[in-house]
Amino acid sequence: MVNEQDWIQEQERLHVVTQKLQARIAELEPEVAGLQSHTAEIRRRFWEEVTVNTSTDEDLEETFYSIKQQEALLSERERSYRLRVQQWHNLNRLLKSPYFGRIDFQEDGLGYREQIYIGVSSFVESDGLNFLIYDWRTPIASMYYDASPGPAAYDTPGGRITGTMELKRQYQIKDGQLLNVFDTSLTIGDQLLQQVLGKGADTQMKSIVATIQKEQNAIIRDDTSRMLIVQGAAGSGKTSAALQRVAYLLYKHRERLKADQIVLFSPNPMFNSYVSTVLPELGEENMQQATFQEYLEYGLGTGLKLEDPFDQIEYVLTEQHTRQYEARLKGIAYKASAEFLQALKNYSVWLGREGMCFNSIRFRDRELIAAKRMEEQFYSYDPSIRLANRVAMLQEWLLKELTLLERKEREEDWVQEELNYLDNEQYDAVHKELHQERGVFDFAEQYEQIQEKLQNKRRRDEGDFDYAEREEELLVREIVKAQFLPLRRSVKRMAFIDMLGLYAQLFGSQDAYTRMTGGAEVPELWADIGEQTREKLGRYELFYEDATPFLYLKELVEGMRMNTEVRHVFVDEGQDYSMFQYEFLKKLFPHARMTVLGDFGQAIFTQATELYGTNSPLLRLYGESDTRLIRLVRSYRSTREIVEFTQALLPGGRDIVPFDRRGAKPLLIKASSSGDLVMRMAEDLAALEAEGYQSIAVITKTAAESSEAWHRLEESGASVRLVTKQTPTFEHGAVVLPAYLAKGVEFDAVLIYDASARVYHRERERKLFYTACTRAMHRLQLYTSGEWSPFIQALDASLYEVRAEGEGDSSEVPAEGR
Ligand SMILES: Nc1ncnc2c1ncn2[C@@H]1O[C@H](COP(=O)(O)OP(=O)(O)OP(=O)(O)O)[C@@H](O)[C@H]1O
Repeated sequence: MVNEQDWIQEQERLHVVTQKLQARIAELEPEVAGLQSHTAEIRRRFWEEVTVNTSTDEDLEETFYSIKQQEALLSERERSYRLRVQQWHNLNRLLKSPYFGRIDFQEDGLGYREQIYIGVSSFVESDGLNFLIYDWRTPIASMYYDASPGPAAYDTPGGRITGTMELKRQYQIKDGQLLNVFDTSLTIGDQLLQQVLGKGADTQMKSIVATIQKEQNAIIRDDTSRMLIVQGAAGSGKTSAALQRVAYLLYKHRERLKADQIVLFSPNPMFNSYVSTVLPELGEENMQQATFQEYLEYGLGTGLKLEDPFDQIEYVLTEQHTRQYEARLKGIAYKASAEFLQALKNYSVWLGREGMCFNSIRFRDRELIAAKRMEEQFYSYDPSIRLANRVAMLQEWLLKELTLLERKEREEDWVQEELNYLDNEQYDAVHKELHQERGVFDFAEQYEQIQEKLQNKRRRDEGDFDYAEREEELLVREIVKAQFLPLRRSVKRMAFIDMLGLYAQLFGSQDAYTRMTGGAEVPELWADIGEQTREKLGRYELFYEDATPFLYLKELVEGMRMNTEVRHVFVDEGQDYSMFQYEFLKKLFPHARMTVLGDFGQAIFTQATELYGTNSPLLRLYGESDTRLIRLVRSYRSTREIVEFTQALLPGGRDIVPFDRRGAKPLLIKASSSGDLVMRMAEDLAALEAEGYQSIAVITKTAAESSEAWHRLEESGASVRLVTKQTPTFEHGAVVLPAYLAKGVEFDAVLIYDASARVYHRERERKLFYTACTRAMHRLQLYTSGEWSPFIQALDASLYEVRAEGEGDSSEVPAEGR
């Protein structure tokens, strides 16, 4: 805390700034309301203000410019209205908490010391010169996050400014009231951070703008790397930094970057709602958010049933060790690899020469255009033309063929039969059309007559308008056209390409695969992998691991649908994406920079990618010189005791540095039976709630285990909600969910439903177990009614407390842990 005199001065300044904010809000209010009605008025009177005259070319031109002018005026007014409204919202936001930091800076060569107060947006005196508050994203404010009192510097577009930071101060202001003022010598002082981190978990993520740490600031303000990779321990603030980075980029490039040019790939749909309030809280619009699965579904269309990553992980976690299982795992690993991607590229080259698969176009049980004919046509094109371009040429050809066939089809018997069965509505429609046609015909007739008189010539001998004949002809045309429409549509959708066949063709014999893919090697158990894949495709289904390769092949054949608008792609939980998926994202967003955030310690999916270190294949995606790696090692989420426990679960976990917030040691609870376990857990849930913890998660390994836990807890009187992959949002209270759905989020207290050796023993389950335990902020409790998981047995007994059967808490070591 500061001394009394400083406190009084700060109180006074807050008072002054608050008054100025209020005055500006009052000033803006009528303007905001007035501008809105003015803009609405312009829109209403749009056509009154323009003179529409199309008599001559000059008049037409004048009308055109008059409309353009009116449009420009309207959009200028609307822009200015939007700006004012945004300003008004920002001022109201500031009113509650105008600033959170201050630095005093003496710039070299200048004779005075400037006080720089920092808040979520800027506030300038009416003269436009005196900054009462600086936006946290301004260049000068970067010193607040990066430097300590002493020599300091910041970069501006005009060059580097150096000087001395003479003071660094932090404020807590709530609802306009000054609660605390701290002077800090280090970067962002621990006191405020302690207070922020001591609070309870929320159903929505919070902005960390007031306490951004130096290493996080580097992530937020990086504006040069094509690829920014952040490897950070659980709870090290990766997601928080990513969202602040979005806000920073939107501010820095506000003239040319819009929120919808930024895409964030999230681990699951619930996560979308979890992070959705951070940017609006900072006065910015949300970026686009999607899960990769949503993207795949969009790209693949409706014809195929797609497995999701959660079903894949359920399979990996629950199935037994059979040959089938091993083959599937080998398949997952191979299909996620860069080698497979190269194999598919080579395959597309091979398809340029032979092997394309087409679907015949069938109509009323007849083959209209046979696949064989398409193949001949396709390979008759110049082979030097790209595959996708030749496909487009074939598409054109097919549409023309269909036009010819449609004409021919009008002679077929079935058309006459259909004609007899037409209902009144169809007749009416044709009548109407004929009347219109008749109108045109009559007009043409008159015209011809005049021409005849003028030129004193007999006109061509044309028959009268034969009404009945024309009617039938039109009807026939309509009938056939309607039936051909779906054929045309499917050609436009490229349904004539047998994508399933093309993909399945790959999974034949080893020799054939090697030949088609320019010599690619097959993984072990290839025959089984092939059989599984083909069998699944035969049911019009795709394994999750096949979805991206399938889509990639589709794009190679049909032409890549790129998104050239997007400028920034963020991938959260980036360790769970395969290299294949990264290559795909790079192609999909050719004009975007990429920010990947992840933690290899939490790599729970089989297709995981190492993000950090010289082995990371991700370094090569854009090339090392365009890639920057940042590592976050401080963990903010959990208490020191929980971090010490969880880091010991990972082989390389020693590098994680806990933030010094103290709490109870993780508690191991051994029950005498599974019934006893559920009873104790229900009691503990009630006790934790009574202690004031609002968000509590019972975390299980699988969805099936979640559902079982939920039923049993409900039976024993606990009030808990079951979270499944369909649950759209988080809510306060106690929930039961599988570990993979808890990714990226946090809870006040976490109860591991069954930490026994039966459930967590395979090495690949270690990271899942770690991920589950690292969701806890304040309390972590683990339960078993059997033998403890070997991951716990290997821990040093000083890292936890134990509560044995029928006992209260103690620090006794479990039998297996001694
Ligand atoms: N600089 C900070 N100031 C205050 N709180 C912070 C800061 N950095 C992180 N936190 C808090 O730490 C918690 C974890 O942050 P976040 O979820 O961003 O971490 P993460 O690295 O994405 O975690 P995980 O990998 O486990 O999903 C959040 O409650 C967040 O508010």
